[in-house]
Amino acid sequence: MTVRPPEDRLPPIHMPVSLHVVHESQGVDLVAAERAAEDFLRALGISTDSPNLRATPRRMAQAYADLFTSRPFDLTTFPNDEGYDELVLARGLPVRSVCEHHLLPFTGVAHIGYMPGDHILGLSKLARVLEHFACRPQVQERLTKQIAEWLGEHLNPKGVGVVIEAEHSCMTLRGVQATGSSTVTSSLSGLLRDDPSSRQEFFALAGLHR
Ligand SMILES: Nc1nc2c(ncn2[C@@H]2O[C@H](COP(=O)(O)OP(=O)(O)OP(=O)(O)O)[C@@H](O)[C@H]2O)c(=O)[nH]1
Ligand SMILES: [Zn+2]
Repeated sequence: MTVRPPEDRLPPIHMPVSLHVVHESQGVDLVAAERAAEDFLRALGISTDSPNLRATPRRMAQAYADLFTSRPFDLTTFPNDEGYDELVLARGLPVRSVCEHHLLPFTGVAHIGYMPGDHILGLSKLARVLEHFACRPQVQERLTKQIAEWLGEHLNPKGVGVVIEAEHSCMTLRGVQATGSSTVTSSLSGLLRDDPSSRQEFFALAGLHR
């Protein structure tokens, strides 16, 4: 699933604009996934003969299909008529993704902000961009960077900042079993990277003191 960005940068419009974000579904074959899940469980010595587990392969297939499917959305932007030139920040957005190494979930929060240029973005779109990139096998570093780069490309803002704090169940429930640990990643660009006071304001408003 990849976003096919619009050909051009945002047009100089004076009305709200909705650009449909295209999703290229790679096609989910639930029947094949269910069969594979049954084989997988059997290979692990788990029988699906009991009434309680009979539907488990189907549920597993559906659960992963859900985790790997994001909802299409329109990229709604508005002209920045008032010349708003301070930070816009969505704080504490829930993150739910799956690590690409073990296919185990990682969950946490994201803080996503930008300094507007000629356009402002419909606020909910910050959460939708996050969801779009989270619904695939991921590493946290790439997820963080993809969101920041997407906003930079599509909104042409004066700066972008993304911070994600997440707990990786492959690191807490198994393996090293570092219970209670979380991982923080960030991606900054433009003013939020280069101007110390903007950068500081971003981390302060996000509730992260640097
Ligand atoms: N950089 C990065 N690593 C991740 C992420 N999610 C999981 N990992 C790590 O991916 C690594 C995979 O390493 P491997 O040594 O191949 O796997 P493993 O033998 O299961 O490793 P252990 O978890 O140490 O038992 C582990 O260190 C995980 O903690 C992520 O988002 N970013
Ligand atoms: Zn992992």
